[in-house]
Amino acid sequence: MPKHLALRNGREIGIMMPEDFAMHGIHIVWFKRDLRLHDHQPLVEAAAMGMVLPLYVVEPEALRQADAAPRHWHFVWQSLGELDQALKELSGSGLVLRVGEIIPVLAAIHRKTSILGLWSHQETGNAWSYARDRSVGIWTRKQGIPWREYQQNGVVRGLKSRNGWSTAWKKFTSASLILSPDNLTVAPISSDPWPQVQKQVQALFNTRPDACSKAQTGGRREAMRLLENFLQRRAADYARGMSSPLSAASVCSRLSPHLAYGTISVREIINAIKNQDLTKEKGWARNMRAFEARLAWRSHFIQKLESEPELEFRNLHPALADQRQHIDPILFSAWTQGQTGFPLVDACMRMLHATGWINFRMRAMLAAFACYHLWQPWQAAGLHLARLFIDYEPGIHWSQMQMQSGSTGINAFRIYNPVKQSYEQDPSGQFIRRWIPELAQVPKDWIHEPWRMPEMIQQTYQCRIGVDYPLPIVDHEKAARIARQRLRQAYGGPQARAQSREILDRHGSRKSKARKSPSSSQQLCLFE
Ligand SMILES: Cc1cc2nc3c(=O)[nH]c(=O)nc-3n(C[C@H](O)[C@H](O)[C@H](O)COP(=O)(O)OP(=O)(O)OC[C@H]3O[C@@H](n4cnc5c(N)ncnc54)[C@H](O)[C@@H]3O)c2cc1C
Repeated sequence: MPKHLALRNGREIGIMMPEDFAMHGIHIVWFKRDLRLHDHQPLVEAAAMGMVLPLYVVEPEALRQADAAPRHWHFVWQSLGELDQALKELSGSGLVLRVGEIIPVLAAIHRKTSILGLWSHQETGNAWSYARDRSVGIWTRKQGIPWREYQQNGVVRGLKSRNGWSTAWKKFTSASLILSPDNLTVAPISSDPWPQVQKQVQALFNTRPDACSKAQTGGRREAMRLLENFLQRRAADYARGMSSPLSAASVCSRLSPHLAYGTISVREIINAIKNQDLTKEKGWARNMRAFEARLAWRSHFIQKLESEPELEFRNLHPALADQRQHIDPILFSAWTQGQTGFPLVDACMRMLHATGWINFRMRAMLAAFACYHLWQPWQAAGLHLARLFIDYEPGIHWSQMQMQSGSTGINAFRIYNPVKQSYEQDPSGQFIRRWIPELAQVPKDWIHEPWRMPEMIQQTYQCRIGVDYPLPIVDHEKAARIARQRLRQAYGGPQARAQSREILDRHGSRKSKARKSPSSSQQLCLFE
């Protein structure tokens, strides 16, 4: 198999005739968050077995989940387009799109032709995709269809202990890359028409407007372009420039949505780092180490959700479980709309609305402001951010939301001072002015605390505080003080400390365990 050969792009490829297809059955490669042909083990393994159906299923239930957003789909759609093109170049046939829930879609294909195997990468997704995968497991077992799932992030399914995790991750990410198959025999099964799929998705999202006018572009080409120009020049200022929202957008790799949807694999990036000449300029080795460390954190955080899927909803540590349960509609809405009266917080939120990306420190500040200063539930704040981040990756996202809201019991509490951050990260106010047009005329001396502007100056610069731009919705120093007291009270006792130790054993990086103990008062060192 296959018996017939043809020439395509100067290469000999196998052609299945309809009679072969009916006789032998097919292997489905189920693309999910791995929209590439390179370093794609399920594809290569399936291709070696026989006729392949490259399938992407647009699942309406997935798009109805509270964490789904049109901007995610937009990125996926562009990436699917390139994947389709790449498949056509490889095999002459493109990607098969189907709209529907996965089991009925697979069942319909199975009725027409025998599915001999289902091949995919393991996914560590939200609660919905976790339940979906369990149902697929049950269905494939019942049908006698082997479902082979492969690691793609160095995340270990069914992990018993965190000991040795880091060594296993290094081994996984430094292994040789898996080349895309030389040829692929694609089953002659037609796709749902692409324009119709797009229309159906748009209809599903009809009620959720999403103004992301400056979204990152999806697709493998863009991922490779970003990696290349990051490793050629942009990374030179990585460690120094990653914290400020002024510089971060250009000095960070911006690969996060590509990693989230798998247009590039983490192993491809680690490989590219290894090929770097670390002496090529001063500081380059340090920048590469910082970058590689973050790629390891990525998997470290995804591993937490893989091992404990409930952390999407439930506090890792029970100490604060009965607090922050209700949303204050006024405070919450001000935060979501970038109308808190704290210029840096609002500028970050508005940038997120418009672009779908912001750097790590500003994400942490936004989360901390919602969960400490405004004392809002991290779950609600997290959902809002998940819909805004194009790179929404459930494992990183929910672990970070727990961490930045003080819900893990194993991390230092970081109550970012929004005014201090503003002076430090955007000294001249350039970033704030860019995203808050109401403050565009306000000079440097007042931009970080515009509520201090005397009335006459407000008139001069045409910005009346409380009218054109809001007064601060909380007294930030007082709010931080109250949050600190609550944290001390909740985590202070011996029982809470014992629970922290147990969580650290389950989820903590072994390095941090050696460095600090959760029982030390260091945990209550509260950030500025
Ligand atoms: C509350 C909160 C929520 C977050 N949610 C997400 C999310 O949904 N998806 C997401 O990809 N990142 C998330 N992050 C982590 C981080 O902010 C982004 O990964 C980073 O800003 C992406 O930009 P970049 O690709 O240019 O990063 P770079 O600095 O170039 O880093 C390279 C890659 O490393 C990983 N990475 C970087 N920083 C971290 C980190 N602190 N923790 C884990 N992985 C990291 C990402 O995959 C990133 O693409 C979140 C952080 C916070 C504080």
